[in-house]
Amino acid sequence: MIKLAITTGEPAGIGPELSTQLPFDQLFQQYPDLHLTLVGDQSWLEAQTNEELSAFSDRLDFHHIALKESAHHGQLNTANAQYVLDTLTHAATGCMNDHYQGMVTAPVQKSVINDAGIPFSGHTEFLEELTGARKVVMMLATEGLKVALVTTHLPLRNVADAITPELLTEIIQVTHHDLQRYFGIDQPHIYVCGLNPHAGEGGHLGMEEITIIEPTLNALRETGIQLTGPLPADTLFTDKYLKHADTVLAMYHDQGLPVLKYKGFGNAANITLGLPIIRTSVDHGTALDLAGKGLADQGSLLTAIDYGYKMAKARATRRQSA
Ligand SMILES: NC(=O)C1=CN([C@@H]2O[C@H](COP(=O)(O)OP(=O)(O)OC[C@H]3O[C@@H](n4cnc5c(N)ncnc54)[C@H](O)[C@@H]3O)[C@@H](O)[C@H]2O)C=CC1
Ligand SMILES: NCC(=O)COP(=O)(O)O
Repeated sequence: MIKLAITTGEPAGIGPELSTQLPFDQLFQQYPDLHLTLVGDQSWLEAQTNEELSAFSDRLDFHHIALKESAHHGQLNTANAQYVLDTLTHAATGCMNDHYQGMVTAPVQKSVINDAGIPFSGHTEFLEELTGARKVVMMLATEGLKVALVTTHLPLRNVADAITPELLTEIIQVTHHDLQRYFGIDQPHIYVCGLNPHAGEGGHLGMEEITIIEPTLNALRETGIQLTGPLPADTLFTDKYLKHADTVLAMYHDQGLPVLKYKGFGNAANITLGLPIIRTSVDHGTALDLAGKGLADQGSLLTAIDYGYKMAKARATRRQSA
């Protein structure tokens, strides 16, 4: 059995309805050995669907964690911030104990967790710390395009200073390793964006390409990793390059993700590479404007489940043949 935990996310957002209104019949036919556990407040979750979920009890269950205060669609409440983190901790520790083979996360509202006085940048950083991972990489994937990021949830003002040879080396090594490990790509070819316009224009529009990015890529090429770049980001995202790229490495969040979302919003998943566990997620946020209205699109959650399931299968196969 491949057991995936779905953390149902911010209770005031669209996560609870997306998780409980999944086409379970179809999912369990498509993945005959899939088991799902919905992690969150069971009463609030059951109230989001008209379907009798107990009909799927051999393949679907709940791990109940009680809300601290009642939830209301579209209304954030700092009292429930710790509840959200508790759902993540349950799923991640369950994965580390092999109770689950992976976790799929519905969106959380980062601001309300911080408003509650708990510093929180995102699942990516939270899970890096919780699992003791050395370095994780945020990668979003849709049909025909994968984009990994060197920096994640960082104010733009701090991005250039964060890009060091050490960070870039670790990010590329993790990306290379996990493209092999989970996606079966023997020799991944990674296309790397520059940081500055025109990749620095020979040093006239910024020096980071010359002082940091090029020497780091050269050193990594010596170790056998296939790298192209740094290329100007505005032309890297064209078919001429993309048809050869197993993934694009962008220097910061809004350099890479708008392109990915333009191509695949609603059919993309966010995958955390470098963790000792499997974690995939939706490509969207809490959409408080849609919560409780039955208008939220299921596509990305289904894509995240698909990636999570296939990654877990790949790992199981690898373990069996080891
Ligand atoms: N994986 C996660 O936990 C993520 C969490 N967030 C968080 O979500 C919160 C809100 O972020 P926003 O930037 O407003 O992004 P958002 O994705 O929540 O909303 C952006 C726009 O997309 C629409 N939208 C989002 N998901 C949709 C769906 N499934 N179907 C149809 N329309 C959908 C919304 O209605 C809105 O118009 C923030 O706190 C952000 O940090 C954002 C991205 C990922
Ligand atoms: N844009 C993706 C995003 O912000 C999700 O972050 P995380 O919560 O998966 O770390």
